[in-house]
Amino acid sequence: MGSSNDIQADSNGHSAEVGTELELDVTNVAHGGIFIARHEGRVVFVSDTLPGERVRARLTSASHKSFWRAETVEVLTPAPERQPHIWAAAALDRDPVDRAGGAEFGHIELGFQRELKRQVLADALKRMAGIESEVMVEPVPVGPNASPGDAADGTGWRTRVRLHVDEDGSVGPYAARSHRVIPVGDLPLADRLLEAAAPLDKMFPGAASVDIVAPSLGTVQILVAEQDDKGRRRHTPKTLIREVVGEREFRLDAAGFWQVHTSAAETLYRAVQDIIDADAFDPRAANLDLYGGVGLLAAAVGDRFGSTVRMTSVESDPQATDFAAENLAEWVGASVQTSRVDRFLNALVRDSSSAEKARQSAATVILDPPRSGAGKEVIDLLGAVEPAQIVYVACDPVALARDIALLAGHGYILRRLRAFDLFPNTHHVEAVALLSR
Ligand SMILES: C[S@@+](CC[C@H](N)C(=O)[O-])C[C@H]1O[C@@H](n2cnc3c(N)ncnc32)[C@H](O)[C@@H]1O
Repeated sequence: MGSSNDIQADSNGHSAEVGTELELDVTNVAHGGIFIARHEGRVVFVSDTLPGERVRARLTSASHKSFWRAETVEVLTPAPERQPHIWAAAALDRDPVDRAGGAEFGHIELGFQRELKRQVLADALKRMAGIESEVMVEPVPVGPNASPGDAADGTGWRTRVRLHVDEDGSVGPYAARSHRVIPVGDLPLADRLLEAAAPLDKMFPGAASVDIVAPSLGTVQILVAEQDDKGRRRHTPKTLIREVVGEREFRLDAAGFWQVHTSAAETLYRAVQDIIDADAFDPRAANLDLYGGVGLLAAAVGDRFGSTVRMTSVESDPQATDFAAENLAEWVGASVQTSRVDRFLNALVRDSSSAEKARQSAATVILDPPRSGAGKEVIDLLGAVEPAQIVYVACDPVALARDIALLAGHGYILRRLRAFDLFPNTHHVEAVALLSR
């Protein structure tokens, strides 16, 4: 018997208990790697399936009035795009509580995964911003360490993997939708050098996590994070690594942010260079690289428009801004600021002279926020800065669509949009958008 929270009765007297099995027809994809079915009119979000399937699914949550959640137990009628899961540890023949997380589209043919990601992005833009988009999700190449077949099945691309640590010290990914550590024998999404170096059979008693990082130059790094006395992850000691993009080398801490797919940094560097409207670009304007990390996208702008271009890269992690200062050192017009973006923009809006305001309104702003997006406060501040163009690099389609709708309130129109499959076999998708007035 579930707890009282687990049982829900609606106004029609329909009720359900967690653990109940239902037969469901799956009709659509939703954001977040789950799919939509209906049971007696109520939406049920189902995992491990795809549109066009009939499945037997077990309810995992029935406490919400308007929707329930379920996980697939058995596929009764498979969709034509279903394939054997690329990772045995995440496959349907495992009990749902023992299925490894992080590859929630691995049972779907790669081309159709991209179609589903396109639908999620197009649907979010339509629903949240009223925009009809014909965006495609473009494939990207895998890196030099890939095995034959990796490009075809979307494996061998992940250059950063975090393994979690169980109470007894054994390591593994979390199970899907839980914090249960699952021991695994392989990591098919990982870069092949990373996978070979991963200490999957070693014990790390007392550790909080084990990060494995495969930089494009040098050897694979294994970073063991200890726990503090409250069980929180401690920072790992600084470990310098180097990443190469085109002709450029970036220095950074192995534990710091870097784009994850073997081709992601190069793809975004080129996409940002390509999408900027050169006619609207003013090298003397107060150009900004917001959420700048170690300077990847600022460098993309400098390398396209020349080293005298004025640009400030803003990032909250002081270690990342130290590296950004080094990485952009030969670029005379570049500067870096350690600050939260909202605080930086607040000061800009409050303190700028009228001459500086004119330089801001001629600016190109690169915006590459974390998964939650820029949000209303930052978008409203940007609206007050009134830059000439905004290049928005987004790893969450719904946050992007919300922020595009907010920017529309400040007169910005979506001019171009590209999307890239930088996370094959997961539901994630990266997009690069150009907005101007
Ligand atoms: C998606 S990453 C992009 C980094 C960089 N543009 C790149 O491509 O390598 C987002 C970055 O924003 C930083 N960040 C997160 N929240 C922030 C905030 N409120 N203000 C400034 N930076 C922030 C993170 O530390 C991270 O480096």
